[in-house]
Amino acid sequence: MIRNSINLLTKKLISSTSCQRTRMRCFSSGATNLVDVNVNDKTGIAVVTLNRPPVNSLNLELLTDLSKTLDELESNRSKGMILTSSSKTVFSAGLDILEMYNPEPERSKAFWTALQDVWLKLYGSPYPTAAAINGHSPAGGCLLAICCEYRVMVNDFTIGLNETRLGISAPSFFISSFRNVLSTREAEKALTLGTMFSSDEALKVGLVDEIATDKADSINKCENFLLEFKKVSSMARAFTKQSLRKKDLEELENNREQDLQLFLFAINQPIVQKGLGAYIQSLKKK
Ligand SMILES: CCCCC/C=C\CCC/C=C/CC(=O)SCCNC(=O)CCNC(=O)[C@H](O)C(C)(C)COP(=O)(O)OP(=O)(O)OC[C@H]1O[C@@H](n2cnc3c(N)ncnc32)[C@H](O)[C@@H]1OP(=O)(O)O
Repeated sequence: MIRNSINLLTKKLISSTSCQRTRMRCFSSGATNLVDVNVNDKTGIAVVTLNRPPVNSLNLELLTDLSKTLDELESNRSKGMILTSSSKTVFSAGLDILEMYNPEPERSKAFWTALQDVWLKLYGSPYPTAAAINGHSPAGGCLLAICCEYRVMVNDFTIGLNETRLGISAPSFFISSFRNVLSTREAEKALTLGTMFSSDEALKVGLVDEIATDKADSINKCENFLLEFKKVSSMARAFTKQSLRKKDLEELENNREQDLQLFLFAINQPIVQKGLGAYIQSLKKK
């Protein structure tokens, strides 16, 4: 009995050794483990890592894991979250195009609903958020970054909402979160052109707040931003953020079904299916 308890304790110690070295608590978000979470015990800040190789494209399972993680952070009264990626070159390739190609009705509904959930939870989170953008971040990848309050981007990558380049318009909640970061003028120009910004261009236009030399530097800079809130009442902070974002959040909250139906209608158009098929082929031929 005692030996069993010691064995159990030893196993627990071994499995948590790597976390203890950096005073981190580790947990994963759920059954599919596509999101890793490391909470720094000293600061209370969680580093949330998207981990769906090769490019962190956002499919139903990844979105569901991320959504559960955001719930856990909120119920644990997180001190802050840094969103990053396990890939060396891609933060997130955006929505998984295979979720929209030859769609299966029930799955596409669940997929879009999960995306709406993630957006509402991340954009409206009571805890402070920052994105350590350690790779390319097109479309839905850029969406995750602009939901956060602060963005630090590693040099030599690209970011933007490039939907018009794919022959579609960015959905309305993509546009509202983009406009929360950029001036209406800059947002209109970038959205209509489908601009993908280099890190330097993104800094110049205000799409990112700082440039980093590598992933560790980007996480460090995000952490410094989040630590500034130690001096601020978390309730006053959360209320202020949510008041500023209230209109955008209510816009989707009050029109979720309509937004879903628009998505289902769009992806079921033969011309869109043809475009998606060609796009998938062009990615494969690269
Ligand atoms: C087009 C009409 C859409 C109609 C839908 C209508 C309305 C709905 C609303 C739509 C909203 C959409 C928002 C989105 O997020 S759409 C997704 C937009 N994303 C992109 O355009 C990015 C495409 N990917 C890339 O540009 C590159 O992959 C990269 C991110 C720069 C990384 O480059 P690299 O490291 O060289 O990797 P590869 O290109 O070789 O890719 C490896 C592997 O991954 C597959 N892949 C890449 N991106 C996606 C993706 N978004 N979804 C699914 N799969 C993706 C790629 O095909 C490779 O696969 P194989 O290894 O099998 O060849």
